Amino acid sequence: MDDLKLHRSKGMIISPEITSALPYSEVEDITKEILEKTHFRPKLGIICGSGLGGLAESIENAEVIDYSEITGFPVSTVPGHAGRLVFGKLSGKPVVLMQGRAHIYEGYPLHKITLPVRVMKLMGVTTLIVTNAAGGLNENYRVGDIMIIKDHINLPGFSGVNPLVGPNDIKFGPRFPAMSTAYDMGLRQTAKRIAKELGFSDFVREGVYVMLGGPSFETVTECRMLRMVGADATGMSTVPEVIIANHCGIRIMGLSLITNCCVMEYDSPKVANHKEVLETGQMRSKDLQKLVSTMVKELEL
Ligand SMILES: O=P(O)(O)O[C@H]1O[C@H](CO)[C@@H](O)[C@H]1O
Ligand code: HPA
Repeated sequence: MDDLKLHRSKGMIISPEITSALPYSEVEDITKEILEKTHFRPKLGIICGSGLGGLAESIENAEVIDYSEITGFPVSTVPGHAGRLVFGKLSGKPVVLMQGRAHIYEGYPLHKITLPVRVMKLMGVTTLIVTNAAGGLNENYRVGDIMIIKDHINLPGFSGVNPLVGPNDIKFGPRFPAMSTAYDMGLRQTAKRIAKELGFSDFVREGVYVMLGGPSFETVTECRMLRMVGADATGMSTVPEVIIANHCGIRIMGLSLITNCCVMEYDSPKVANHKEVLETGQMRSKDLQKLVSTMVKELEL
């Protein structure tokens, strides 16, 4: 008996939020709908964070579909997130790239935010490169640093906010997926070696990403607390996508661009703002493109 039937047979009340997570067959239909619009059959997926959509510039023979044209896809409402699915070739390999994502603070439920990842899985994607803009908590980080994510803290998850809440469909993955190896070690090693070869070592780091719900930026005390528990950078995305990707067996690499340094001192006149986030994205855009495209050239998919 599948999880949903089991829930019902026990007379459990399932909230509309939980039941509205799309069943496998509907994710299959959406995947089919998209694949009818492109001849590309990508094994690599890329998600672009705030201001990082420039990664799409490296894609050859691009075929573009607006999220608004795809059944069930969340439409991006935040500046710096174009809201387009881009198919094409990167370093000779077929890819699907999300130019922008959706976030909890836009009002979307987690299953909708992460639907594109399940669609990627059914398209045949085996590796996902997920990027974001993040505030630096680590005192050694500078604006413009690129952080290879080695682990995350799912802070919303501490209160039960997890994209896997609800009946589990084993066709996607197990009820209790491990997360301790979510960020593939081999991919991280390759990224570090390539960063060295490209002369990027001065600004490429490795660290821990913590997700908060947003949209308000963190207070000074929140930043201090997050640093104390081992986080190097903070943002409002990525973790739900990584949980869903890892659940269905996709290999993951995460990159955070440190777009601002978090305010760690009380009464500092500095404040975080989205304009600075987008400007830093512009500044480091070419280096990020170079790092990702060089990596993709080497990837066995
Ligand atoms: O995580 P991405 O989508 O890169 O965006 C980051 O930038 C926005 C804040 O400036 C927030 O949405 C934060 O999560
Ligand atoms: N905090 C949270 N999210 C962010 C930040 C930040 O400082 N910078 C970019 N995204």
